[in-house]
Amino acid sequence: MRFVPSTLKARIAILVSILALASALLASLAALQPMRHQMRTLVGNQQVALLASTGAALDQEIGAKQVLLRSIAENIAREARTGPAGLQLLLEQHPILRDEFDNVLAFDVTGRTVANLANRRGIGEQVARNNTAFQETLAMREGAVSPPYRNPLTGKPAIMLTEAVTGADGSVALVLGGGLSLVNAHFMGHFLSARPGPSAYFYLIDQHGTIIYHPQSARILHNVWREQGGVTEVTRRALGGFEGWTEGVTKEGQRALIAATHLRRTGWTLTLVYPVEEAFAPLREGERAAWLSTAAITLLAAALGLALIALFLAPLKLLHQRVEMLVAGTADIAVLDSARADEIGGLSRAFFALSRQRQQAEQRLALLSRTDTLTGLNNRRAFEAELPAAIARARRQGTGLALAFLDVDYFKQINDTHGHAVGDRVLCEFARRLRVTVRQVDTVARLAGDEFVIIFESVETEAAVAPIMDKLLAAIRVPFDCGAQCLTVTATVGVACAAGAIGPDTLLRVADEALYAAKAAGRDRWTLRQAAP
Ligand SMILES: Nc1nc2c(ncn2[C@@H]2O[C@H](COP(=O)(O)OP(=O)(O)OP(=O)(O)O)[C@@H](O)[C@H]2O)c(=O)[nH]1
Repeated sequence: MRFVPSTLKARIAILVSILALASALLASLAALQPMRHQMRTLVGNQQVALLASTGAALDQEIGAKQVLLRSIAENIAREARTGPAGLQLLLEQHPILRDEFDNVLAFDVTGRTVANLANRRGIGEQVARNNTAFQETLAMREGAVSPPYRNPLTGKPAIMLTEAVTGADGSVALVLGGGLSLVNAHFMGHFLSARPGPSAYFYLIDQHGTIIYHPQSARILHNVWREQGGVTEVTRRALGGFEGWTEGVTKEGQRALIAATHLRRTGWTLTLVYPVEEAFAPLREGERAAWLSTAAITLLAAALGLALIALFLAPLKLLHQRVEMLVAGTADIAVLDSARADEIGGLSRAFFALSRQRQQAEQRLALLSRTDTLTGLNNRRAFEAELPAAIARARRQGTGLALAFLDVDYFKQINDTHGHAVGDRVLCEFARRLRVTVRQVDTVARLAGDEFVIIFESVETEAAVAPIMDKLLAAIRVPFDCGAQCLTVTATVGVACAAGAIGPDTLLRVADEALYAAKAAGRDRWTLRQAAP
């Protein structure tokens, strides 16, 4: 079923609400889209900056450890301590070594341990021969960083920093090795403290893809290329040299903001994984707040719009009420003559003009319905309305009134002799003479054919009536100019006088009787009868 609101106000209100909502939605989308992009870029760049500083700090830390190891190596070379006891003592005399390394060892050129800071019992064991860093230092006579390996003594993943101790002839006499456990918090402290969020994490892999550090410690020493499921797209790119941030999927299938950088000193790849949910949480919060404020503003705007619509349509409602009042007859059309300058004012004035036209037409019709079309005098209808009103006025004023009933003598003969048109002209002229002979206030009417009546207010005695009747009959006797010929016309009048209260029918009947009597007496005369209730 189709819902169509019945009122114009409801339709406009619904339309305005839909428009406000749609425009707010579009405006918000248009504003949020670039903002979302900028915010993501901002968050991504922030993570890159954080990663770069963490990488630099880690790089620096390895560098510092290398410097420390080198200074110890130089110390050994300077003091020419090559004997196991002297070396062990020297290492133990530097407590900083315990702070910076998990263990520091000295190896002879065969890889046999000649000093072991953490465990004297390990002295004499052959542990370094296969260590890549040991071999590199031996060959290059300079410090190196080993790939991650499993410590044969502790079984734990570790890396080793090595430094050459050169003898007087410049050849490598000993190799110092500083071991760092990869599950040791003091080496990875930077990673843990610098995390941008609780579910964010760093991981570190070497150039070959061997995992040096990962929060899932079981994955340390695994190679990402050979792990189950293979290498992720982002790691592949990072190992290929990519630095920066991107949005990708972790091995666990989680969408994350992933940033990668490379450590300058070791070439390792440091990666920051920051789950999208958490990384962009402030962005989502901001968007939620923006949507909420948009919704609030839209609601306010819609409410204001509705209030304004109600305000703007109020004059229309008023106009409707006024038209209904006019229909009910409880108001005058003047209420529609609005001074408003707007469309509603125009509509009201148009109604006013229409109503005025109708009123004037009604007035014309009313006048026509009360006028005798031939003579222009009042007709019988008007007379029948006017006589009771005149009687009532006379009663109110305590005066009497007279009613004259006139009949043209032998009018039928005029018609028959001169034609109906001449008869009409006689009637018109007769009426005119009656009109001009009596006072303005006296009511002259044609009842039918050649019968006329005149109501004389405040005239009640024969003395008052007589001069009027004489004057009337004299005026009628003046020959009528009817074009080709002049006609002598006379009239007979019956007058009824009433001094007090009288009924209109009685008054008319008495006047008719008086007329009858006058006719009987020979016409062209008047007779008066007093009417009594
Ligand atoms: N020309 C004309 N004649 C009319 C009109 N109305 C009525 N008549 C005629 O007026 C005549 C009136 O005749 P009667 O009532 O006999 O009156 P009368 O001839 O004057 O006779 P008395 O009244 O006895 O003198 C009739 O012949 C009507 O046809 C009208 O509007 N125009």
